[in-house]
Amino acid sequence: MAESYLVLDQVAKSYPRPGQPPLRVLDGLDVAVEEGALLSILGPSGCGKSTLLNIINGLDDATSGTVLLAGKEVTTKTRSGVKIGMVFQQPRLLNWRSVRENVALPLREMGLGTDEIDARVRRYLDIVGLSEFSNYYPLQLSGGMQQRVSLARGLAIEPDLLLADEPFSALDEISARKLRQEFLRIWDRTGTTILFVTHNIREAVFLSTRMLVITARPARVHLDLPVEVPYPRRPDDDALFELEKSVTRDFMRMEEETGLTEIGS
Ligand SMILES: Nc1ncnc2c1ncn2[C@@H]1O[C@H](COP(=O)(O)OP(=O)(O)OP(=O)(O)O)[C@@H](O)[C@H]1O
Repeated sequence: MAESYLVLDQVAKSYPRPGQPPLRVLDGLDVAVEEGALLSILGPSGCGKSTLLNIINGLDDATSGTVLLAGKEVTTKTRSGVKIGMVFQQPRLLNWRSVRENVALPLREMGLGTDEIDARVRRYLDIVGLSEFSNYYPLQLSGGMQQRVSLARGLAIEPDLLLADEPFSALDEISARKLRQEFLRIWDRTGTTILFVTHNIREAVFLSTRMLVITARPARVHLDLPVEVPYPRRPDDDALFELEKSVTRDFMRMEEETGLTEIGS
């Protein structure tokens, strides 16, 4: 079998708390992700999804266990050499810089030449449908448009691995649906491996090749499910709907077992 692209081996994380036992957030996660996958990670609020993305991105260390990316260990001190992009729930743009400059900034930090930067800014603003807004400033755009700029910025570095932390959850459903379609087209074109954190079961089913449902804190893998519906997918596809129902039922069972109230949407 081919070596997995991303391997989490017994990854655990606790945060120290003054005067109390440490807060156990991740409880020995074992996950192997194949290259090119679009893996959704679903779980209750506060279960440690962002913590997990930070550990994979080398921004935080696991308390125990290892993360291997393309065969190399990732910690805050050792990088795998894999180019990682991040897109967040909020656009996190610099309001005093134009759209074009927001997308160009990380490219400049990568040391790319001016021509390459210009070409990439044009290409990715075009992909997210914002070519005509490159000289605007973020506050002159709607929330959905700002999120598209943020997506263009994350994609323009042409990452090998994209970590997406609820990137569409603050958008209205129509904008989110358009962006999901766009997102799938980009994934299809680039073959980037994507980890996609979401609270939205329908979104996870629609987008992913595989879904990972994790439990409330301390997080363990509750369900690891391939989504074998071929692309391009239609949001109203019956097979997707059936899968959504079955995962929703599973979530409800998990909720009953653990007494959780903040699951899914
Ligand atoms: N740097 C930190 N120091 C201490 N505790 C932290 C830190 N970062 C996160 N936590 C705690 O770890 C738990 C998991 O947080 P995290 O943000 O990873 O969850 P999440 O699943 O992404 O949440 P949500 O779905 O609400 O975005 C929370 O209880 C949070 O308070």
